[in-house]
Amino acid sequence: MNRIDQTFASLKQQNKTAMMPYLTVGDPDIRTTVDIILELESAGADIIELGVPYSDPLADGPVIQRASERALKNKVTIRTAMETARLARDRGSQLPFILFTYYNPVLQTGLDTFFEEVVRHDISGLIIPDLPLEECEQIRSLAHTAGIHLIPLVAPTSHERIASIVSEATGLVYCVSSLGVTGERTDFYSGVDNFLETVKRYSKVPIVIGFGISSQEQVARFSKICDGVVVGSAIVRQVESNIPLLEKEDTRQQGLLQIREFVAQLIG
Ligand SMILES: O=P(O)(O)OC[C@@H](O)[C@@H](O)c1c[nH]c2ccccc12
Repeated sequence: MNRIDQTFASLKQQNKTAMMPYLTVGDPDIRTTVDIILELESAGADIIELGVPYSDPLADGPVIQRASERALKNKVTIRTAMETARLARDRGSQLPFILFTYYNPVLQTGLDTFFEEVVRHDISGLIIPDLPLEECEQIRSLAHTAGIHLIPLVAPTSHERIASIVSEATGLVYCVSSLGVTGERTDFYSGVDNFLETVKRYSKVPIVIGFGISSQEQVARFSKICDGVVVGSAIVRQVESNIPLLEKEDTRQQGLLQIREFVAQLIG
């Protein structure tokens, strides 16, 4: 059982939904990302998605694009992202980490080296939104051998492919709430509830939802159907707006507290 499985098993016993923040690693710097991880853990977050900054984040809206640009200025690579997970672990974090990366940085690293690094840095899950279908089998098998979950994304437009995507899933299934790119939303794809019920029907593993979620009401709404809720842009925006506080030692704690309180109120 990997950390993700253990977390969902424990949350199920408590009848709780996982709060899953997404952070762009190295935004505004590695030290702050580690501090934020520990703050969010103590605020009640259950799993952290660590985003590897990328120069061409096709599936990302402006908030995460800006975060990627800031992190790339710090020369954050896929390896630094994994090292960040290790730094948080060394500081006592018990949370499962999901590495979120586009496919190119994985290929650049080399598949065997990449999966060795994933294991060495105690990463529990992997999301690659632009993983080509024909490479899926190979990556899934390498992930399985490494004892980590390759987490599939399923979208409302997946229709008849939902069954095949979901049936292969281990760990969890990531349901994309709406079409388009990441970013806070006031409303979602009209058929989102039916879509989630369909995924739930086919899935043997927990299902989580992401894209657009930015308020406690939205978290509460989707917690009724899903086993976890991912919040990215809204939290990344909190990081962005607190950078002036975070970059000065005497106001750093205040900045971290603002981000923590935002996530704590999402959990409710
Ligand atoms: O930012 P949002 O709208 O809260 O959505 C989560 C999202 O950030 C995170 O899961 C993610 C970041 N980039 C992605 C690209 C594809 C799918 C998912 C993602």
